[in-house]
Amino acid sequence: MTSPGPSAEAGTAPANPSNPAIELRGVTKRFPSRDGGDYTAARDMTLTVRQGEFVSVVGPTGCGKSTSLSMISGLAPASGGEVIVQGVPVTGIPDGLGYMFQQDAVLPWRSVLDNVAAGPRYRGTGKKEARELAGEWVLKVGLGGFERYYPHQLSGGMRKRVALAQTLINEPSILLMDEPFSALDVQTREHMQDLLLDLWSGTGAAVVFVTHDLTEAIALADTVVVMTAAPATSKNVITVNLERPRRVEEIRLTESFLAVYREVWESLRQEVEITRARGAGNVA
Ligand SMILES: Nc1ncnc2c1ncn2[C@@H]1O[C@H](COP(=O)(O)OP(=O)(O)OP(=O)(O)O)[C@@H](O)[C@H]1O
Repeated sequence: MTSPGPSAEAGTAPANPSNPAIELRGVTKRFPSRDGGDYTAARDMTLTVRQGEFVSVVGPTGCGKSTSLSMISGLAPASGGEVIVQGVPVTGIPDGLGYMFQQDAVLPWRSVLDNVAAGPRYRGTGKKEARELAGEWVLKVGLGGFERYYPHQLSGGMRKRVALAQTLINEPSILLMDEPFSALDVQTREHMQDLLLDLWSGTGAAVVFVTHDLTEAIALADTVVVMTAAPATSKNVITVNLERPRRVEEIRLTESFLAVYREVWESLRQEVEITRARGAGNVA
């Protein structure tokens, strides 16, 4: 995990339940291109995420998924349109934001316990109290007994557990996840998905989870947003009517799951084909 900076770890956002957690209204993002012009990464994008909703975002490679998260996080200001988090236009990193990337931000020179305690410590919690809290989170992510280990002594899956604890200890009300489990093997990934669902359940946090893995997208989410080929815009919003609690390994074999999978893939396929025809990649 990482967050865009320690200030993104504050977990005290005053969530007004009548506001959507996240809204993108007609958002555009342009970057300077190498030829001195502009490259449009997102165009007229609309997205609404309710408090407590888990939204997965899928789209062809390079379409602008990460850029969308960057705009929500305030790291990359939108070039046009409105980005609103908990009723407030985004002008910097919103309070209560947690951010988890594919590459974690576990610090190699800190023990598991101290890595997890970092967020509370940064926010001024005393060392003893932060470590006690971190100890609880280490247990919650299944790393009891590894508190004094250093990251190089852990497997990739264990490091990911540390990263998850590092993020969730801050009790984010908005959780942005950018392909957080994609480097893991399939079995470890499914464990992490189940763990994430267990820990997220009941927190009320709004999650935006970017992934290329449609099974992961559907298994986790209440809603899957399919994005177009670049520049990204929301093409389809598909509701996942699958009961919770879920076990990823089991749910992905059910007929209802497969029906959603077909719907998502049908929507995505055309965008992937456009992207491939442009020679931008082979990833769905
Ligand atoms: N800071 C930046 N400056 C210039 N161009 C950028 C910047 N960030 C992103 N882009 C461009 O915007 C486009 C969208 O990138 P983005 O990373 O959002 O896509 P993505 O859908 O997340 O990609 P992937 O599926 O491969 O992870 C890409 O062409 C990328 O090169």
